[in-house]
Amino acid sequence: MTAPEYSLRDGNRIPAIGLGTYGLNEEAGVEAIVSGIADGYRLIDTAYNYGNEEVVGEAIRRCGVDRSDLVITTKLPGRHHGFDETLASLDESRHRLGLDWVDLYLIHWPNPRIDKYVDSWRAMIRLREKGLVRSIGVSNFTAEMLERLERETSVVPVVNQVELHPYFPQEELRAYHDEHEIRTESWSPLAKRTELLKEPVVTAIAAEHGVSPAQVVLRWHVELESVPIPKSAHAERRRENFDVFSFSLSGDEVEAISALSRGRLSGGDPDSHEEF
Ligand SMILES: NC(=O)C1=CN([C@@H]2O[C@H](COP(=O)(O)OP(=O)(O)OC[C@H]3O[C@@H](n4cnc5c(N)ncnc54)[C@H](OP(=O)(O)O)[C@@H]3O)[C@@H](O)[C@H]2O)C=CC1
Ligand SMILES: O=C(O)C(=O)[C@@H](O)[C@H](O)C(=O)CO
Repeated sequence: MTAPEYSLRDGNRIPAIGLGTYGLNEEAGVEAIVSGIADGYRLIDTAYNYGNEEVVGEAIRRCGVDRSDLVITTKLPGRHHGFDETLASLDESRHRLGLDWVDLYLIHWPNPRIDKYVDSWRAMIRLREKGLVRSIGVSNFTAEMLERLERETSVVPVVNQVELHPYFPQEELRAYHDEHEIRTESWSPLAKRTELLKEPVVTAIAAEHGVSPAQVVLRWHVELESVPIPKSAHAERRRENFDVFSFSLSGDEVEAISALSRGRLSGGDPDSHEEF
């Protein structure tokens, strides 16, 4: 079984859950991704900076699922911001992935101090026009940065992938995304397995539904209509994480989980973080 999908503002489609791959490396990483795809994941999230684009590419070749049924995301690193640098960086990523095209290409971090993300965005528009990427989006952008892209290029990202979990529900940014038809993606959706999965409100709702705490948290993302991309190196957990479409949470349950809000996990403020 595969996951339900959303339409993006450019007409392409994105599954309602994806597989994070940060830390999935070497042969074990290939096998983890192949097994994730066999279990239904179709959206795979990597980045130039994860150093595992070859691993993802090998998994794509081995998995036996049609390339056109997969949604492969990679991301532009901070040190490649700039128009020409962005074009060259995507070539490198495609080469390592072994792909003619990337489905979703994101600017990984805005790196506002060097202030070149608009130049990179113009290059991404060009890459989409050339058919080398199907959809273009960003990651870790604030509403002000999204406004600027629209003001200066008239092209709105289809996705903004941001830190999002019950400790950091991002209400304001999600409202901005909804107004501008930008799909939210949640990174570290399980809050990197911190104490979140032991929070009494999460464990009580899990017991009520007969599911695991991780499933409650991932279903919370689905109720918010944000696309979570949990990572697990373990097959059982990947299957558990994917299995969140046969139950739902009430509005009160969603609110109770959102009340865990307390802020970012650590660092990672888009206004100051400078990504390599
Ligand atoms: N755009 C960006 O700036 C960023 C993007 N990302 C993307 O988001 C993905 C996910 O984020 P990540 O930071 O990995 O954090 P997650 O919130 O996905 O948590 C991953 C951790 O949770 C554990 N885990 C996974 N499933 C379960 C489960 N069912 N029960 C208990 N523990 C579980 C994993 O352990 P184990 O593997 O041992 O199972 C791992 O330690 C990344 O892989 C990456 O693709 C992440 C950070 C920033
Ligand atoms: O994993 C990513 O996509 C990142 O951007 C990392 O920098 C992430 O923030 C992290 O976990 C750094 O340890």
